[in-house]
Amino acid sequence: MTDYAIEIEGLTKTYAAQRGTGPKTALHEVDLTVPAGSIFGLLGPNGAGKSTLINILAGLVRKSAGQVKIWGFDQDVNPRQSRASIGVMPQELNMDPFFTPRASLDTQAGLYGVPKSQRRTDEILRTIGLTDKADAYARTLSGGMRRRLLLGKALVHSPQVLVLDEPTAGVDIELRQMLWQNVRKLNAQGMTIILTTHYLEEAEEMCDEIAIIHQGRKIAHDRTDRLIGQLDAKTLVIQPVDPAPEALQLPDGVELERRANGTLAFSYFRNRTSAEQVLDAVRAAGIRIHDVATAEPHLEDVFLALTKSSEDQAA
Ligand SMILES: Nc1ncnc2c1ncn2[C@@H]1O[C@H](COP(=O)(O)OP(=O)(O)OP(=O)(O)O)[C@@H](O)[C@H]1O
Repeated sequence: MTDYAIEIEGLTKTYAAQRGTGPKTALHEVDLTVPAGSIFGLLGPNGAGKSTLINILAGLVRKSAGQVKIWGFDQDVNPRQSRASIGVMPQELNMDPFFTPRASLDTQAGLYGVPKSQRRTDEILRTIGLTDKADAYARTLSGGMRRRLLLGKALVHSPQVLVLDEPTAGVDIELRQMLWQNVRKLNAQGMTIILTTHYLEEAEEMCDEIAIIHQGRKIAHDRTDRLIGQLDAKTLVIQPVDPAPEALQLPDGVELERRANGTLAFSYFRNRTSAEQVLDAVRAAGIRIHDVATAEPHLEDVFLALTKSSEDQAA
């Protein structure tokens, strides 16, 4: 057992120049550790370098510099063991239309050198809910079933680390729930899960830790709750008894949004202003309070704040 499922140091990838474009550095000296047994989110805007990082982990793209260890195995020193420790569910749905799910899983297990006696084809078919489609041609499977088959293929060699690249992009709610149920179950059995997603709410709900990559650099990495706690922003929503007056004297740095339902949303930073000061200002304006609620920032706010400040620094 290792403390870290993944250890990355100084990882750099520069794609060679292509016709019309110069070389492109997609990852700049990224250091990253993923705790064993965690569900880990890798987030970033389009083109940030997430797929490049995942493809390097999967052994599909060659790094330009740096060190990558998977389950303690250095990719350069123990390529076979490091590859055997990881399973990747890719984004694309390409698959051989004349293969059945059973044949796909068997072939994949063969590619990983899993002996016939140790194959878990039926168990995996059950896990991904494709038992009754086991012998149907892949071309007759729905998009959702194909995705589940891709998950199954990533599991044939019982990897310690499972990587899911945008597993829920464009899938319906039912399939999304099924995928997350599977992910939680595999994680409860001890598998480390790394996922990329564009749905920040999903990352917030699923992930123990999150790293944010922007323009090829890691700009944040922390426990999900701490990452959200980093933002000091707070919103106090007040429902007045009577319609609020136009003029309101507010402490510096407090912003007021008048919402369509008549509520007043005051946004402020806790290190500058207290809730008491906001409430005092409300009472001073003669507003009688019917109800009060507070709202904490979401991952989306953190994400926007961090990617924006990293752009400002780069400018
Ligand atoms: N094979 C390649 N050759 C040249 N440049 C590439 C290649 N693959 C990716 N890039 C470039 O590297 C950068 C990072 O791309 P990457 O696909 O890793 O980002 P991403 O974070 O996965 O984005 P998305 O969320 O859109 O999938 C982009 O600028 C992309 O254009």
